[in-house]
Amino acid sequence: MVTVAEAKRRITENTIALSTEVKTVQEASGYVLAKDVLATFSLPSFRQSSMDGYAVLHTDITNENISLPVVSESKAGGTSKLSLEPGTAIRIFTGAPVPAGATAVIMQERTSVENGVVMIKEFPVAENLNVRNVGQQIREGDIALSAASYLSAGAIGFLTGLNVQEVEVFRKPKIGILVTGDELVKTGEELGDGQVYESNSAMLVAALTKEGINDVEVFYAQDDLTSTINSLELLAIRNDVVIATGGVSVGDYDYVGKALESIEAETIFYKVRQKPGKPLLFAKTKGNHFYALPGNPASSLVCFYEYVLPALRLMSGRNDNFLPSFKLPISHAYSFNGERDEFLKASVSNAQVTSLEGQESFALRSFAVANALIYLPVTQQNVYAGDLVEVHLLPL
Ligand SMILES: Nc1nc2c(c(=O)[nH]1)N[C@H]1C(S)=C(S)[C@@H](COP(=O)(O)OP(=O)(O)OC[C@H]3O[C@@H](n4cnc5c(N)ncnc54)[C@H](O)[C@@H]3O)O[C@H]1N2
Ligand code: MOO
Repeated sequence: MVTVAEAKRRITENTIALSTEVKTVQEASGYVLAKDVLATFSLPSFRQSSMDGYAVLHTDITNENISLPVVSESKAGGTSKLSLEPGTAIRIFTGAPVPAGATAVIMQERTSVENGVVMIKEFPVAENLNVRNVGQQIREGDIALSAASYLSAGAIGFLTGLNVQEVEVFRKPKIGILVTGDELVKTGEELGDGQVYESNSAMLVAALTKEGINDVEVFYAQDDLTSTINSLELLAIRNDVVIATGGVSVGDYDYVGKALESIEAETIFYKVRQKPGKPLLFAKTKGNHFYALPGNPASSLVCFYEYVLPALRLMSGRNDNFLPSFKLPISHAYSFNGERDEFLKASVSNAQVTSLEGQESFALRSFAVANALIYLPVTQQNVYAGDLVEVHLLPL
C-alpha cells in the first residue's frame, strides 16, 4: 500500500509524453504544442484605431475647444496610405489604419461636428491615445506560444490571427476500457436477480470525451482468468492505455491483478492509502500502461480524476496535469476515523466548500451533482466549520 502522494509521484515518474503529430490549428484545440510557434509578422501589423472618432496630431490640441476641418475618412479594411496634415482631422473607425502623421484618436463622444468641422472636447491629449501600435501585441520573430502550451480557445484564436494554419502537437492516448463483472447488464436489457446496470464504462467514456480523448473502445470480460487475459492483451495491442474497472480486490472472482501478472506487466503500485479507491493498481509493460480501477463506481471515478486523468494529460504533453487544487473554508464540521486519507464529493460555491450527502463508494448520486473533491489527509481527521481544506476542482 502506498500513500496518495507516493502514488502520484510514481505515476509522474513513469509517464512521458507520446509522439507528436501535425494538426490544423482548428483540430488542435485541446492539444499541447510540441514546438515553439514563432510570429511570422507583427501584431498589429499596422497602426490601428481602437475607437470610432477622429485621428489628429496630438500636439495640435492645445486647449479645450480646438476645431479642426475633417478632410477625409479611414475605415476598417480601408487603405493605410492616407496621411494627415497638421491642423486637420480624419474621421476614423475602430480597427481602421491610423493615417501617417496622426498621433492620436479622439473618441467621438468627446467631440461635436458641424459643417465638416470637428470640435475636440478633450485636453490634454497624450501621444498614442486610442492607437494600437505595430507589434504592441507581439513582434515578428518572437515566440507566440512556447512548446508545452495548452491550446485553449484563446490560443486557437491567437494563432489563427497570426495566420498559423498547422501546428505540431503531442498526440493523445488511445484508450481501451475493460469492464469486468458477471453481475453487470447493459442498459436497455432487463435486470435479473442480483444484477446491476453497467455504468462505469459510460462514466469513463464521458470523462475521457470531456478531455478531448475520443479514441476509446470498450471490451467486456467474463469473471474468469482466460477471458480477462485475452481482453487485456487485445486491448493492449490496439491502445496506449488500458483502463480496467472492477475485479481488482481480493475476492475469488477478482482476476485483473492475476491477469496483469500473467502478461508480465510490472506493478508500479497496488493499493493506495485512501478512501474511496484503495485497490487502485498501476502497472506497465514496454508498450502500455494499465490502470485497474476499483469496480465501485465512485471509487472508480475518484481514481480516474486523481490518477488516470493526470497521467493521460502527461502523455498528451500537458504539465499542469493534476486537477486544479486550492484551499477553501469548509462550511461544516466533518470527522472520520481510520488510516486512509479521504476524498469527499463536494460542492464549491460562494468561496466555500461543502461535502455532499452519500459518500459511500457504491453511490454516484453525490458525484452526479459534485463540482469538486475535498482531500482530507489522515492528519486532518477533525475539521470544523471555517477550517481550510484542500479542494480539487473537477472538470465539468
Ligand atoms: N475482503 C475485502 N473486500 C473488499 C476490499 C478489501 O480490502 N477486502 N476492498 C473493498 C474496496 S475498498 C473496494 S473499492 C472494492 C473493489 O472491488 P473490485 O474492484 O474487485 O470491484 P468489484 O468487486 O468487481 O465491484 C465492486 C462493486 O462495484 C460494482 N461494479 C463493478 N463494476 C461496475 C460497473 N462497470 N458498473 C456498475 N457497477 C459496477 C459491483 O457490482 C460491486 O457492487 O472491493 C471491496 N471489497
Ligand atoms: O476503496 Mo473502496 O473504494 O473504499 O470502496
